[in-house]
Amino acid sequence: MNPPPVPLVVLTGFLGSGKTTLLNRWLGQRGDLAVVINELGDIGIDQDLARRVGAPISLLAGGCVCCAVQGTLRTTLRNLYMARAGGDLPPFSLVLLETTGAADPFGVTAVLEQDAWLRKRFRLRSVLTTVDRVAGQAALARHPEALEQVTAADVLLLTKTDRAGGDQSALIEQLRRLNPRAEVGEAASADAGLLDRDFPRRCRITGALAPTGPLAPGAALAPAAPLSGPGHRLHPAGLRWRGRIPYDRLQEALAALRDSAGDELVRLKGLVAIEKLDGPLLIQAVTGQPVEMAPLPAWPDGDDDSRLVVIAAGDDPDRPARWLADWRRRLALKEAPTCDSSDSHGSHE
Ligand SMILES: Nc1nc2c(ncn2[C@@H]2O[C@H](COP(=O)(O)OP(=O)(O)OP(=O)(O)O)[C@@H](O)[C@H]2O)c(=O)[nH]1
Repeated sequence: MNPPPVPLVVLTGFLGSGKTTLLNRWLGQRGDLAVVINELGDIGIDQDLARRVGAPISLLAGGCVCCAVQGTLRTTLRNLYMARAGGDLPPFSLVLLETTGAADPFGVTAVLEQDAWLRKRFRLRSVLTTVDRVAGQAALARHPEALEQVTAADVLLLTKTDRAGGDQSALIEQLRRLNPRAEVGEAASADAGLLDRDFPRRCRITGALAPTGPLAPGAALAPAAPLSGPGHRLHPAGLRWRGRIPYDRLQEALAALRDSAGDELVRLKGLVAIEKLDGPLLIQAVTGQPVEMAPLPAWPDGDDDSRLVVIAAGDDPDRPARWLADWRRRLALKEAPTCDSSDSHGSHE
């Protein structure tokens, strides 16, 4: 008899809405997870930020699991399953898949439904969607990806409740209209036990879940067509470089980037070598929110190339690469080799 299928939980939510932060908290609470992290750009940073607790972590970089790297997701899940069956990995009881912040979760669930081999071995247990309580309404008004993530959810988890001031009931009402079936809760009080709850599955019915009553100010209608592949209007670019930079020059470069990019810069994250710091400085920004910086004690996996990922919204896919070209010029950076050669991982001068 075949062993029971491994439950799979999809953790989704718009760019910068708090998926990795929540994932890290859950990784600290239970040791029976295998984690798959999907990143939009070629340079992965989230897997470096995921808490090192011995859980197997696989990175799917270079596009969304809902479209560009669907095939890689299949292979990754197969490899995880075979490694577990063969005793090469601890017997994890659940796969937690963190999508990119631009993913259409229905594209992910389709992979499981359409692949006969995977269907027998994995069972989609739930779709959990983080919603930024500060920036959630703006994201829903501007980005169809955010709407897809909300309509696909079994549970909507509000993040950044510590930051949100004023009356937030409009966001909650909007979420209930967009997806009346989903439970709404606060991420801060959701512990890892949520991953064990099963929810009845349903088919994608775009439009049927769209709001039926009047829309909240600034709200947008659910898109009429599935979002996938070329439909994305979120474009990533990444840069790796060698050498330390002074902290004040980093701040100048960040200010210049944010000034020139404006609201089109939806997400920025990086690990940067700074003069007089042993470990990297982690920098993160989300549209309309202050830049967060935190020194990390050490470089993840000994890879001490500085790296920066930016994600732009809009019709021009080359715009983020131009921002990074400007960043490189402004800081007179020496670009690191893009291949994974061992001599690119030496220490900084
Ligand atoms: N104040 C506050 N900040 C938070 C909270 N959750 C996340 N953040 C911050 O929001 C930023 C984005 O958080 P992440 O957890 O990386 O978001 P994400 O959804 O994984 O981001 P992407 O993978 O890039 O889409 C980081 O600077 C976090 O420190 C929260 O509950 N409160």
